[in-house]
Amino acid sequence: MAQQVIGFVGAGNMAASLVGGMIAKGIRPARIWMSDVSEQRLTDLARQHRVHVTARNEEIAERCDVLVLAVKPQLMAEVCAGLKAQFGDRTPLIISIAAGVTVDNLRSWLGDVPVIRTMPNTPALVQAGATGLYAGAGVTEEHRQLASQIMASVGLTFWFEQESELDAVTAVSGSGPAYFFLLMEAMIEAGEQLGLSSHTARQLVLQTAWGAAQLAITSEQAPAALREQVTSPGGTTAAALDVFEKAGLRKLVDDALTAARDRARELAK
Ligand SMILES: NC(=O)c1ccc[n+]([C@@H]2O[C@H](COP(=O)([O-])OP(=O)(O)OC[C@H]3O[C@@H](n4cnc5c(N)ncnc54)[C@H](O)[C@@H]3O)[C@@H](O)[C@H]2O)c1
Ligand code: PRO
Repeated sequence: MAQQVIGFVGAGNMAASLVGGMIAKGIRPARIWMSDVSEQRLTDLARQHRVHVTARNEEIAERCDVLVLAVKPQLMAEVCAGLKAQFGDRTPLIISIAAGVTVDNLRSWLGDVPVIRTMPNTPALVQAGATGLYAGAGVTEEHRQLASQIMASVGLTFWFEQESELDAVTAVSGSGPAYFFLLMEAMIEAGEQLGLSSHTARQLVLQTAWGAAQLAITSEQAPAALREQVTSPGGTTAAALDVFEKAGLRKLVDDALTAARDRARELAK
């Protein structure tokens, strides 16, 4: 990757996941700046990652070639107004990670700058992220490559031609880790109810989740076929899956992802 200076505006959970993953992948901390309103957060991140930190977003706008906007969607308009004032003649590349904030929104607040809208997820911290990207007006091939390199340093990248597709990406992979964590929580609690120690239940559940994901990723077979291989007719897995199916798990998952997609659309308004 070229030696551009990369600044994160908002140093919360997602920004920290991206930065942790980027540094683990070999990007020098000296090339990374982070700003936040929380001094404590900045102190912790500077100590942990040796990145530059500042409580002034304007400093990020002044110093950085690439600005990764990582504040909550509801704060984005106000934060962008403060950044725009510092650009002068410069047109830094803007990479937004905010759910539901459109390229048009961002360009109306920031002016005529190249904007790439993305949707990463928190497994970026362990270089196992998945990021959807969409290039807005004014984005060059070089900008695309730069955004790809940043996001590919923390996992898989997928470019989309339609911006609306990012709302579906948000519902599937942006929010997705939380769905799997919820299932892990529920399985650990159920294991404890069945008499396992909390430590053992946790270890068994996490190893099983990791193993199932590894198997599904490396196998040429579809998840449905892999599920069938676990399920002996009339056996224990069939007994459990029958409970899930009768309770309408598939419809529940469909409804949940639709609610996430709809919320992403609402945030854009
Ligand atoms: N957490 C995820 O899994 C995830 C995944 C994909 C995208 N996102 C997007 O990332 C963005 C951040 O989400 P998060 O989960 O990291 O939230 P977060 O609350 O952990 O982080 C937001 C950070 O912004 C800081 N902040 C608040 N006001 C600020 C200001 N005026 N200037 C600078 N910093 C300010 C907060 O102190 C906080 O540290 C959101 O737009 C969200 O849609 C999050
Ligand atoms: N976290 C953000 C949210 O919950 C966006 C995807 C994951 O809104």
